[in-house]
Amino acid sequence: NHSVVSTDVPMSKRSDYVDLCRNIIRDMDLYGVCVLDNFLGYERGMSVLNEVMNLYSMGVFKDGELVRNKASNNLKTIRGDEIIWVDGRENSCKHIGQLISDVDSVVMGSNQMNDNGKLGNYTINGRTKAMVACYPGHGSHYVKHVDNPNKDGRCITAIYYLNKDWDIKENGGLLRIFPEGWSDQVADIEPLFDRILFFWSDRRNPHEVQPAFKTRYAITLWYFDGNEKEEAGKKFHVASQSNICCFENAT
Ligand SMILES: O=C(O)CCC(=O)Nc1cc2ccccc2cn1
Ligand SMILES: [Mn+2]
Repeated sequence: NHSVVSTDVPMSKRSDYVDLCRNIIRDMDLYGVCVLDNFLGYERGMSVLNEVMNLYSMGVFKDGELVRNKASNNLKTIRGDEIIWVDGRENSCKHIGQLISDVDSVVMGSNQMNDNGKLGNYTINGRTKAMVACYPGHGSHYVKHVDNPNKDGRCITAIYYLNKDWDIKENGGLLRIFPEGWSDQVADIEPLFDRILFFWSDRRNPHEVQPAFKTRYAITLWYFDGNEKEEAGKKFHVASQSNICCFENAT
């Protein structure tokens, strides 16, 4: 039941733009997690999926890093994902680029729109490039982790899912978030086509990807809080500056 979304209207001009932003603000303030379905609409979602599948078929994805498993002291994959960083201006990534600017619109819109002018009291002034990820589907998973455990500046994780006809029982690949403070509650998010998910990147949201048995695609953006990022810059060199973009006229 895809909402009919006219494809050529820029996000910030869409009639439901304000509602989307209010939706994000409310859910992020209440739960620290927000899920929106039918984010781009069917056609544009399919255009993004086709670009991702073309990239994958070109074999340009790299394995997520391997980490030594202390317990059994052997090299164990804790991440089954294969990734590629995309800034959206590449020739073969036009639609991914459009997705990125639409996510920027709702994140920046929500950051300005809140009554006290901030989303979660952050001043978002930049983001990473888009990390396009594929779980090849032979039980590949991602162990429970926190995206930003040590204040590196990232405040919001935005994940856009591209998986059509996904049957969670057959295909697995569930994203399970363990929101801090909700002792026995978990947030189970299916990686469904044209679904976008936002959550606070810090210790409030440990999460895992359960083993996937079908190819599972997702595009992730991390948004920076200007103050935390500046503090981090003083403490330690942020790993790879190459995948970081700053908004030109950041307020
Ligand atoms: O695909 C999903 O549902 C989420 C997967 C996920 O958590 N990916 C992920 C990927 C990461 C890559 C580099 C550094 C930190 C990272 C943290 N999380
Ligand atoms: Mn993560």
